Amino acid sequence: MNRTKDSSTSLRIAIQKSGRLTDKTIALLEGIGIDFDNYKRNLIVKTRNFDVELLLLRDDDIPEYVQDGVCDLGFVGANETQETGADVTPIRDLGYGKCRLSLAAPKNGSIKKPEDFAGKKVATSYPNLTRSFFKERGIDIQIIEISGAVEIAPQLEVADAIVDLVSTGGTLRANGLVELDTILESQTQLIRTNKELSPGKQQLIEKFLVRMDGHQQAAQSRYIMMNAPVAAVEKIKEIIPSMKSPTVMPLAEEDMVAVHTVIPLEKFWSVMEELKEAGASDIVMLPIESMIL
Ligand SMILES: Nc1ncnc2c1ncn2[C@@H]1O[C@H](COP(=O)(O)OP(=O)(O)OP(=O)(O)O)[C@@H](O)[C@H]1O
Ligand SMILES: O=P(O)(O)OC[C@H]1O[C@H](OP(=O)(O)OP(=O)(O)O)[C@H](O)[C@@H]1O
Ligand SMILES: [Mg+2]
Repeated sequence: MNRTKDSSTSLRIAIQKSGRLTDKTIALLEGIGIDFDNYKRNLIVKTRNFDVELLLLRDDDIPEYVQDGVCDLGFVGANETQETGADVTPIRDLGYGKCRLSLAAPKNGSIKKPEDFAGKKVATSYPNLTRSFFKERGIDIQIIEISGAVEIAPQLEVADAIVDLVSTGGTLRANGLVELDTILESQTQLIRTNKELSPGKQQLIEKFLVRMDGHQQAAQSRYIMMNAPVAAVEKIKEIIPSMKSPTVMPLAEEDMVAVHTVIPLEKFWSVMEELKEAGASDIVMLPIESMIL
């Protein structure tokens, strides 16, 4: 594969070419200012303003490309990384692509718990994780490896039960299956090769992470502005879980100030009521484009 940039310096990042993770991963990269050519048609996509090129792959293949150092970083689900047992290091949990790898069996059948799987045929696309789950429990099963549409295996009598990914549970219900236990809670992770990297690449990874962390933090934070009597400022400072002390600016109206700060989104509504009680008014919440911590 010809490298489109000097691979000793530019970072090569693997992302899913087309599937559940693609849009969120592309949005994250665009959110940290990485512009690139149309990614829909190409397998390698050059970026214009950051020393990175993207490799678009099937998600199953990403852990091994990163393990082998063909890519330095990869965006992939923990389910795929753990199924392959790839020698890589997850360095960020990204909060999207959430799902779980679970045991399931026919709703009205005799299999109700892991022990009931003994001696049974189990259909799955995740043989390694399935095998180790039952081996750890001393339960002997027969694995039937299927690459997709695993949920129909019991009704076709190809298997007695399954291990497959679940997020809403809709596919299980549609196929008369009930979820019995969870092997792994998964989400998309940023994984890093364990191969030795040049100092230049290590610095690029640090720079990439600063941008990514800032973008993630901004998405989970809001900028708030309010007016308040000077006498209420100390109480307001106690209420707001601010990263650092808020900005306080005098207003034309005597003994009134404007208070600006950044707070975590999930705290906004509880904090707003307390701020009102403390005497704040005209409280406005704004999204944050990005932050550098
Ligand atoms: N309900 C779900 N089913 C499957 N994967 C899910 C689900 N929810 C989240 N994910 C995550 O999305 C990842 C990609 O799922 P997708 O269905 O796009 O994979 P795929 O069909 O194997 O695609 P590819 O062609 O890239 O191999 C999964 O590995 C998992 O980490
Ligand atoms: O709990 P749910 O929300 O129903 O999601 C679970 C289903 O989604 C995935 O299949 P997908 O639709 O990705 O098709 P695939 O198996 O071909 O990847 C997975 O293999 C399950 O079948
Ligand atoms: Mg796949």
